[in-house]
Amino acid sequence: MIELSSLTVSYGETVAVDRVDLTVKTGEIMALLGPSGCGKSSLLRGIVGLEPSTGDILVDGKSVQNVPVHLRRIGMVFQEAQLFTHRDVAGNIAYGLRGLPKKEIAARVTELLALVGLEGMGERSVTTLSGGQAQRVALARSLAPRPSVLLLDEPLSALDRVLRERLSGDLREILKAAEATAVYVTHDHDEAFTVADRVGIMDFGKLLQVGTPAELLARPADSAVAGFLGNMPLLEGRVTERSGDRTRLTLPNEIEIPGTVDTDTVRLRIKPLP
Ligand SMILES: Nc1ncnc2c1ncn2[C@@H]1O[C@H](COP(=O)(O)OP(=O)(O)OP(=O)(O)O)[C@@H](O)[C@H]1O
Repeated sequence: MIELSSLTVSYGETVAVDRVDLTVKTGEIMALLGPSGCGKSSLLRGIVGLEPSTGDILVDGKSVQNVPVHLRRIGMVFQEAQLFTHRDVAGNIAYGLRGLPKKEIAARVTELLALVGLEGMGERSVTTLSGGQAQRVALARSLAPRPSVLLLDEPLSALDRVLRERLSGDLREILKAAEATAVYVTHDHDEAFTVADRVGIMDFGKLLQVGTPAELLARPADSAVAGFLGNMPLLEGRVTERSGDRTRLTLPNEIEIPGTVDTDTVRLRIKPLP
């Protein structure tokens, strides 16, 4: 669990993160969503200790404000995988496990390769990996030492749209399987809603509202949140039948959608929110 109380990060006169209070429960994935420059990266950098901050940061109930970066038990995944090119895939994943018995390291690396879907690729040179594979390795490397909290700073934003959509679903499964407590920063609604259990909306350094995707869409706290989420209509379906991997729903007959439509028929893509 991670608890932030009145966390503030400033660069001289610029207040990048303004008295943020936030609790992320053990095993929960929290996405922070907001426009460029709203302070998302600064918040993560403050939590991990790469930027000085005021206020408090509790990890599993203990303050880490005066704990050095490498002892906070907080992992971080960045936009670019930033792998060590002189080490192979396994060597990268094992990086945070130095000092453990060799057998234990090998077992953990095998376990993580399977978790991120790269079985058997331990001996590959990281320079031969695709962007998506490299991010899987970066994720495995961060998860290896079993951090109490994992911070992810736009980990998919360097990838193309199709890959990003596919990987965001995989990422949720991987984080859930690892039972990770995670804070996931993005400016992409779809990604936030696919990956996270709850989403926090940030603007101008402030955390405006936190809720499940359905809560935020149904009851935005103010016009800033509503504006940022966009005018997305919410369809509430009632489950009437479950069979195998299909679910049958009854939907309301009439909904209103934003924009104008020139045709008599419209196709909508429907994806359930968590
Ligand atoms: N090293 C720095 N020195 C001075 N100001 C900074 C520094 N880093 C960020 N800022 C300022 O702090 C504010 C928040 O920036 P931050 O990078 O945290 O936002 P962000 O939401 O992560 O944006 P993006 O999605 O574009 O990375 C901005 O006004 C930015 O100009």
